[in-house]
Order: sequence, then C-alpha cells, then structure tokens
Amino acid sequence: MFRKNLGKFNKVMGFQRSTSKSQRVQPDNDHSINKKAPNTSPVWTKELIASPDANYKSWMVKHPSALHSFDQMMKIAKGKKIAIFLDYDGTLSPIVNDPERAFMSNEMRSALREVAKCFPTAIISGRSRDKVKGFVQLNNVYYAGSHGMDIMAPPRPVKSLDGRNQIDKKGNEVVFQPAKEFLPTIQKIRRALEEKSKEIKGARVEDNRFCISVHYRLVRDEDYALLEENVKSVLAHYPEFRLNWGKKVMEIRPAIEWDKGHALEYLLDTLGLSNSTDVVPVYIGDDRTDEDAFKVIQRRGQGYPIIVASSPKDTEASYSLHDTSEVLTFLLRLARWRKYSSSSRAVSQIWGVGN
Ligand SMILES: O=P(O)(O)OC[C@H]1O[C@H](O[C@H]2O[C@H](CO)[C@@H](O)[C@H](O)[C@H]2O)[C@H](O)[C@@H](O)[C@@H]1O
Repeated sequence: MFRKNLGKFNKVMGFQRSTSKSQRVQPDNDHSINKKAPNTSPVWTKELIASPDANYKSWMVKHPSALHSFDQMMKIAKGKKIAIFLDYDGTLSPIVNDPERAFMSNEMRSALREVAKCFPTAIISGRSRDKVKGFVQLNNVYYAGSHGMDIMAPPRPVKSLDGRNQIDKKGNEVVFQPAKEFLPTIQKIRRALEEKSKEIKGARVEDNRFCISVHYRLVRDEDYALLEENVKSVLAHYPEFRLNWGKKVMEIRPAIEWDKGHALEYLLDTLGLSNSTDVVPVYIGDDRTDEDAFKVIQRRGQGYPIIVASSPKDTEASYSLHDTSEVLTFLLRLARWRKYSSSSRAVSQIWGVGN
C-alpha cells in the first residue's frame, strides 16, 4: 500500500543536475591528522588579508548561497523528483557543548515536517538512529543512524550487500544494518574508551550504536594529545575498526565500505529513485562525513550538495548555507515552493503518512 502510494508520489515530483565540482579550501577541525591539504587557495589581495569575511566571500564564489541560488535551482528541478537528505548536528541543530542537549528548535521541526509532506525526506546522522529520532520526533521522515550503518527505510525489496543485510520487518519499514556483526566488539571498545578517557577532564564517550564518539570539545588543549594517544592505543587492538575526526570529536567505526554516501544511494534505491534520470537529491550537511554523500551526488551528475559552513572549507558541495538558521529558511522556502509550484496533492495524502 505504502509502496503503491510512493509510486503515485513519484509520478508527481521532479528535478536537476548540480553545478561544477567544488574547489577545495580549508579543512575544519583543529586536531585532525587525516585532513586533506588545500589544493587551491583564494587570490590573496590586500583586502582579503585584511578581512576574514573577504576570504569567505571569495570561497562563496565557488559555493554560492543556496538561498541566493534558490530560484535558479528550483527552475531546473521543476518537473523532476526531489528527495531531501539532511545531516543532524550542525545542520538541523546548532553545535553546542553538550551533545545530549543538541535540541532542534520547534520552528525547525515544523519546517522539516512541511518539507517531508512534500518530498521524501531522510536524516542521515552520525548519532544512533534512536537518538536522532528522539531529537527530531517526526514520523514522516526516514532515519539513518551511525553514519548510515543503521537505516530505517521504506518497504521495498532490498538489494543484498554481500549477503550482509538483515531484513527485520517492523511495521511497514525495513531495517538495514550492514555492520550488525560488529555490535559485541563495539561495546568492548566503548568500555575501553570510557576507561581510558575518564581521567581526562572534559572528555566524553558517546555510544552511537554502530560507532562510538569520543568528544573533546571541553578538553583542555594541553590534554588533547593524551586523549588521542589513549584512543589510538585502544584501537590498536581492533584493526577492523577505523578512526575519523569530526567537529571536536573522534569517531570510531567498523572499517567497512559503508558511509553516508552509500546510505544516500541505498535510500534512493529503496525509494525507487536510483535509476531515474530525473531525480534531484538535495543533501545538506556540515561535517566531513557528509562529504561522502556530496561526492555521490557529484558522481551522479544530478542533485544539489549543500554545505553548512560559516568559514571556507575544503568541500565537494556545490552550494552553501551559512548556518542552521539559513537551513531553516531554505527548508521553509522549499516547502512553500512545492506548495505553490504544483497543484498536485501533498505527499502526505499520496503516501498516507504524516505526523
Ligand atoms: O552526522 P552528524 O549528525 O552531524 O553527527 C556527527 C556528530 O555529531 C555530534 O557531535 C557534534 O555535535 C555536538 C552537539 O552540538 C557537539 O557537542 C560535538 O562537538 C560535535 O562533534 C554527536 O554528538 C556525535 O556523536 C556525532 O558523531
């Protein structure tokens, strides 16, 4: 039933292709050792050196504002099938010191609800799926937690990935967890990391189910090296895991070929949109792991990868939004555009979903 409705929905939607590949500028995090070197730099005029703002403006020439470009983007997307993908932290909620208090505003929730009534919408987060769902509290969006390693997807025959997918029917939806076999080891690693970080003031370990975060936002600069050393000493016993850096966070996860980009492709597939030439995936994210999804959109040659950044960054995104308040404005415009650009019924009526 849901699938049939989804098919109807697909018939009434529409889209486009992204613009040029982005130019690389600066990585974002302080302590990361796996950061890429910038391969281009802005032209260093006197004005640029005098003003950090000028640096950002120069970067925005390559990554124009998705708000300023909105009309042009939607003109191209009109008549095509739009699907919306969003990161959570730093995109739907502002970055705060306490990861347990990264709440989404009611305004953002209501904008997201409206967007999800118009387009298939998914949140792909580094958090555990339950945690992000708890923050978002909407039933008309799909959730992918643990950087896409825990997906609650629409009902559809699921392509097997090396036979590693488990299909656990719950209601109408399908759970996809390509790293399930690592769960017992992840718990061992979590305990070891908690032990190793407890003497470092401000360090915090977060269990994201299929990955673990070690936060250092509140760790003194002089203590960071010890924390990193401790984390690496734990991981030395687990070669099947890898370490990445996000925004003041070290993320430990199974070293499988699966990331937010794969999750995006998987969701497009389960939505029945992977082979269409008229699909426009819009992905909005702010962190390094979102780059994998940006790359997928660039490779597909259609869609809009949008980075949330208030300073120049090395990115594959074609467009930018300055902060979460601009994300809110973008989502509101998107929902409004959809409502006024088509006389078709809202997706909630077509799918029979809503919140
Ligand atoms: O993919 P995301 O949804 O962006 O998740 C990435 C990490 O986000 C969270 O940490 C970040 O946000 C926190 C709250 O604002 C902030 O305190 C922290 O410094 C940031 O790195 C989340 O807590 C992590 O587990 C995710 O890996």
